[in-house]
Amino acid sequence: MKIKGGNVYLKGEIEVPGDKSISHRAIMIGALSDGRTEVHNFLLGKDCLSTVECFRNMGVNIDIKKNKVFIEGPGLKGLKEPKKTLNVGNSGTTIRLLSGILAGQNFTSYITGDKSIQRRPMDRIITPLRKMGANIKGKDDKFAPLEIRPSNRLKGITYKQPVASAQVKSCLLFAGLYSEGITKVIQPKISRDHTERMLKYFGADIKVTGNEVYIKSGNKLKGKKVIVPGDISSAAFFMVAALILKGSKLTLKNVGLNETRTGIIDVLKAMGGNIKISNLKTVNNEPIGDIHVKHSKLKGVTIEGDLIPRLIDEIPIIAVAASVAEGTTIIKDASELKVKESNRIKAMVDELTKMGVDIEEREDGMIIKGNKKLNSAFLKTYADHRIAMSLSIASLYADGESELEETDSIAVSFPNFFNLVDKVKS
Ligand SMILES: O=C(O)C1=C[C@@H](OP(=O)(O)O)[C@@H](O)[C@H](O)C1
Ligand SMILES: C=C(OP(=O)(O)O)C(=O)O
Repeated sequence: MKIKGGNVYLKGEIEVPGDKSISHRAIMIGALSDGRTEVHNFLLGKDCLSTVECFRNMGVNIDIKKNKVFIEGPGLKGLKEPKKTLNVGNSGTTIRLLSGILAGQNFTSYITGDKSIQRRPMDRIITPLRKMGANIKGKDDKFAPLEIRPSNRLKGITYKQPVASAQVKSCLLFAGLYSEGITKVIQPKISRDHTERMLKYFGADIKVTGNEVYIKSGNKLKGKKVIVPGDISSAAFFMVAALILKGSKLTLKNVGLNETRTGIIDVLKAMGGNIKISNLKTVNNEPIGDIHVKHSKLKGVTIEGDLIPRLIDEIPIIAVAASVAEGTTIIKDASELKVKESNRIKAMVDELTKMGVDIEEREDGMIIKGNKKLNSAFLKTYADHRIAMSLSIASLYADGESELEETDSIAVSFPNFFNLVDKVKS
């Protein structure tokens, strides 16, 4: 796709699609509940549709009408043996969370995904699930495809996570629904807590104190209505675009503002971004509100430590903001970026270098010396939705016409991305 940049700005009001993390969890928790779950503003991205397909293949009745989803929950013990290998496509969230559920079933299942999924580490779930008594195997004990056989009985463990990961935490909490005793997860840094919030909302016996989460089996889950907030990770592309494109003034309506996800707002404000929040409210245990963004002069910052899990998926677009900011931005403690859909550190360093940015790759992040100008270029996307969207925004800023190798990958998390860009672009 070709993108013309320079003299472009964004004006108006948009609503980004539903949150990907929350959409996945609504399907999974709805499918483990008794009775009907109704999901509004469900993200119709490929990743979440992969989750739907996996549960349909285990006999769960799921009906999709526009962006509303109706799940006839068969209860905690109601899943049926899948007739074929479950396929998660490109979705790390699906494979890791689902494995925790499958570890507790009395049937055998096989799960795989696309090329990128087969390269992503699965030992991070295999190791703790085995400690709980699960019968799980992976390729070389590290990768998908995974094979999960019934085990005699899972038992709750205390697991100290070596790296902050909401996917691993959620996997273990789901397995905890099927385990004897208490399952306790200790987080080195607090990661997104949508699973904890939604399990509680559906009636699970779950407690959070500081960075520790406890779950006890025994409670039934009851079907509920879930309204999915707009995805702050999708809103991030528009926030950065509005900040860097001169003359922009944009409102993003009904965006999820859960503290475990708002690191992007904290960082962009620290960079000097004019960002205001209004209409704050709570919807099914999740805070939401409207975000107002105006073009601003940005300056470099350091991003590290506890902030990293609160903005992990936003680092590629933060790199774009840093590229046009004044001064140096340092991003560290972010080596998790190397095991996402692509190696997101290397991808952003290589592509922004082509656009003329002074950017250096580090083992756990990058150092970016901001420069007002970006050149147009031919850009690779690594079949990674977040790289493709970040480079699309960089291309809107750059002088001249850039070309992106592909943009189909964007459909995994934000199918109407370009429609919304066109809606507010002048
Ligand atoms: O739990 C989730 O929904 C997610 C957790 C994060 O991954 P990790 O748990 O691997 O950090 C994030 O990068 C991913 O996009 C979605
Ligand atoms: C890392 C991501 O997703 P997942 O791990 O579910 O593939 C993402 O959406 O940026």
